[in-house]
Amino acid sequence: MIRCVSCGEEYEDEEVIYNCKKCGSVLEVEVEVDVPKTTFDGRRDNLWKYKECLPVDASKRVSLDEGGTPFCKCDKLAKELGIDLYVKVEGSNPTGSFKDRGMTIGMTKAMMLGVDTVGCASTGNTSASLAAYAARAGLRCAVFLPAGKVALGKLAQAMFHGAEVFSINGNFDEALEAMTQLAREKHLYLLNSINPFRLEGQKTIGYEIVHDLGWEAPDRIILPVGNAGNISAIWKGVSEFHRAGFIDDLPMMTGIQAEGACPIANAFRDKTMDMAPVENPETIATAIRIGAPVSYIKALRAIYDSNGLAETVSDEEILDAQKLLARTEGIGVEPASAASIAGLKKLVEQGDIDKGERVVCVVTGHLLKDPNTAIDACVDPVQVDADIDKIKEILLNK
Ligand SMILES: N[C@@H](CCOP(=O)(O)O)C(=O)O
Repeated sequence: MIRCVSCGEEYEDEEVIYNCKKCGSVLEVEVEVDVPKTTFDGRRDNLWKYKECLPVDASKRVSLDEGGTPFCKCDKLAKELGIDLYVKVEGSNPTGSFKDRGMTIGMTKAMMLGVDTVGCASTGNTSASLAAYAARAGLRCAVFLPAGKVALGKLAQAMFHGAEVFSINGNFDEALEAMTQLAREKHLYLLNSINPFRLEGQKTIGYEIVHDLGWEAPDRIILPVGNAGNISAIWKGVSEFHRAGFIDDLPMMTGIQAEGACPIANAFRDKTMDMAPVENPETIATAIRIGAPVSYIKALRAIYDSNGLAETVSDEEILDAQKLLARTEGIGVEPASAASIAGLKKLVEQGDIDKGERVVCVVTGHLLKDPNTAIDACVDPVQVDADIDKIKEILLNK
């Protein structure tokens, strides 16, 4: 059953629908977990190990073995910050971002519905993932990207997997509006996170975090917020396992946005559910360069209901955090992902995070998604002849 999160109107799972027909709000798929947690024992470590909790037919899955991503204890950073820190590395998914979790469920649903074309608007990662899963499923795929604002690695992926790529003269929000119109007219099946089945895949990040912690919730989960589907999805996942009795507590959901694209942090600051879109979003973290997140209602609810927080970080703080994580803990992430680390640092410094808290930062995409930003942040390699004396002279005299 699909349910409107605002008015509660219900729809059949088979209905292709993106917004409530009664009130226009966003939708979610109703799932009650009714298996014991031992059901998941001994299974292959991908997200399909939770297949009883996923609202699609697992025997028809379109999968690239997504999920089961690294959960790294980060003691050096933790010591510096005076907390207990884990990083959930979503860049280790097949196309290098958490979107693959959503796409395996979304694409499986597309096959169950018998559609022939799928589409999305994207700041990059969604399109890379959709293109790969569409190729695997053998479906036609169209993607709309904001012209000149997509990191090189992501653009290469979308094109190389054979998507029909449109460079839209406009920002992501405008591209999504156009793509959604096509989907409403039934020209294609929309696989952005407004599709509630996409988020059913992403909720497994929440499942894995509490499972990895030995069926305990962390005090806090911190993640970047762009179109706002992921924070809602992770909250849905941990809430489902809480209702099932697998965990006793719930984490405080904490969303981080870039200063130039922060409609949710603004709404949180004003303690309101009424989000005012940001007209011209801008940030180096292109993955979260979004002014009108479609899942803002779900995201703000997750934050308020969990007693969580929303905060902003500057581009400079993002780039510093990206380097810090790479050089202190060896974890390479794209700029948007580093927003969670930058936000953690800022919240600790402000005293909003208590000493000793157990925090999980979700880092959403791999470093190589945005190679240009990574290279620009480094000094040029040392140019030298293949002459051992010359090499020694430089290397040993430092
Ligand atoms: N950062 C996203 C923006 C679209 O988000 P979605 O979760 O609604 O698909 C991207 O990678 O395109």
